[in-house]
Parts: sequence; C-alpha cells; structure tokens
Amino acid sequence: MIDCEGLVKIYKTDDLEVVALQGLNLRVEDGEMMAIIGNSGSGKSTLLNILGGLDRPSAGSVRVGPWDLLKITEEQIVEYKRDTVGFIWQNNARNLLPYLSALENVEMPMMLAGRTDRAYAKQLLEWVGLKERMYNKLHQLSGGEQQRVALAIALSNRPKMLLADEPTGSVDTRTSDMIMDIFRRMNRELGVTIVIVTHDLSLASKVDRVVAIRDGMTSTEFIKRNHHLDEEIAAGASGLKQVHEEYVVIDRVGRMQIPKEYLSALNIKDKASIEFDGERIVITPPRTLEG
Ligand SMILES: Nc1ncnc2c1ncn2[C@@H]1O[C@H](COP(=O)(O)OP(=O)(O)OP(=O)(O)O)[C@@H](O)[C@H]1O
Repeated sequence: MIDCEGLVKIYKTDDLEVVALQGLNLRVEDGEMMAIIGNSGSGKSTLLNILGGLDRPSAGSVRVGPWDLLKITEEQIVEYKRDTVGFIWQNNARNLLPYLSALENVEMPMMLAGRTDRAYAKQLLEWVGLKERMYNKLHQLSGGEQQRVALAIALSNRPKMLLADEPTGSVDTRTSDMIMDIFRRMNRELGVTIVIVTHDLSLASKVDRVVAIRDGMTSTEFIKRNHHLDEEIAAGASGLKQVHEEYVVIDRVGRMQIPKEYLSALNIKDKASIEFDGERIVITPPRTLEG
C-alpha cells in the first residue's frame, strides 16, 4: 500500500532550512495496521502529512497504491484525498462542524464527494458506539464521543488507508481502548490499511508492527512475537520490548542508525572500526594507526 524510498522533506523558512525527513524508507502492506513512534521533532507528522497529500515531498520516492505522490498533480491530489485516504487527528475540531448533528457531520464528506449514503453513515456511527447519539449536535457530545464521530467521518468515503496522528492524545483510557478496538475492527472487517502515529508506547504495543523514526529516518522496527498479544497486555506486559522483537533497520545500500547512547558509551564520534568474525559484525572505537 505504502512504499517510501529515500524520502526527503526540507522546510525552507526565510534563510533557514530544516531537513525533516532525510532519506526515509518505509513499506506498509495492504491491509496492515501498524504504528510509527519517535521523539518530538523526529518527522512523524511530516511523514503523515506527505502520505495524506497535505504536504509535498522534496525528493525520493513515495507511492501509495497506484499513486506516485512526488509526481501527482493538484487535481489528482483532490481525488486522492477524497477516495484513498482518511485522516484522524488528536484535535478533532478540525474535522467537525459543531452546529450539525453527528449524522450530518458524517454525511458531509459523502455529500461533497457526491455520494450520500445515509444507511452507511448510520452504520458507521453504530460501529463507533454512537447509535443512540447520532441526532445530537456535536456540541452536545463529550470530547471522546466527538473523537469517535471524527473516526466515522474519516471512514465515510470508504478510504483504503486511514492515517491517525495521535488519535488518542486527548481522550481517557476507556475511550482510547475503544478507539483501538474500532481501528482493529475496521482493519479486519473492511481491510482498511491503518497507520497510527503516537507517543504512547502502550498504544503502539497493541499493533503487530511498530516503526521508530529517529532524525527523519526509520531506525528501528518492532515486530510482535506472537499473536496472543491482547492476553499479554492484559497480563501487564504493556512495554513494547515485552511483546515485540526489536530490529535495527538496514536500508538497501547497507546503512543503519546506531543508537546514540551506544556510540557515546564507547566514545565513538565520526569513525569506528568494523569487523566481521564469521558470525557477528563488531563495531569498536577506531583503532589508531600507530601502535
Ligand atoms: N512547516 C514547517 N516549517 C518549518 N519546519 C517545520 C515545519 N513542520 C515541521 N518542521 C520541522 O521539521 C521537523 C520534524 O517535525 P514533525 O512535526 O514532523 O515532527 P514530529 O515527530 O511529528 O514531532 P511531534 O511529535 O512533536 O509532533 C522538526 O524539526 C520541525 O521543527
């Protein structure tokens, strides 16, 4: 579904250039549900905005399904945003109209796309647990309920891919669990590919695969060890490393990121010695030439 190769995004402001993504590689399979984690400023939102067609990449390649997002025209972006991608943010006010009912809010994007489907709008609201509240105006709903309306809106045009930027950032644990359950169900039953960006490691540990971004590049990948994850979480193993195996990401030409703490522990700066002993690749502080 998603294939990014050497993706670069540079923001230019006056005389300053910020390299937000510096050669990022990422593949997401059709129908996968995965999470992206990373520190503040690592480039997560930049990546999501590019994937959502809200921002343009500077270089590299980025494909979503049949679309090449580097070459796509402005008219095609409108079509892409309408048909391929659904978006959900932490701050749902961006997606919602307070003076309309929950149902009217879900119907709005359908109407704009010229294919209102009231039965499906109701079905979506039922799926997100708001069957009884669909005729309430938005301002009569709680923050968590509004977030669930936003989720129904994001799915209203039957997108193939759902992008979620901190979707549970401003809701309580119960609503957060409910939103994750809805994601899982949509993923399983509708086959929607779901990419979740989050700071929340307990949320990340609820998906099969987590990709960590560091300094605008994919650095580490965590893959779920077994498929009894939910039981493990219930048993209290909520940390990523308890339920996932951690791998370092190596790109096509053999580059990888070594964690900064490893480098500083050995006082390695811009060079290191590397050896292959038949089984392991060993990186050590640079050997001096003399002696
Ligand atoms: N519109 C912009 N103009 C200039 N610089 C930007 C812009 N948007 C993001 N940046 C910079 O690009 C880098 C990556 O930002 P981004 O928002 O993608 O990070 P993030 O991982 O989503 O962070 P957070 O978790 O805090 O949201 C940061 O250094 C940020 O300051």
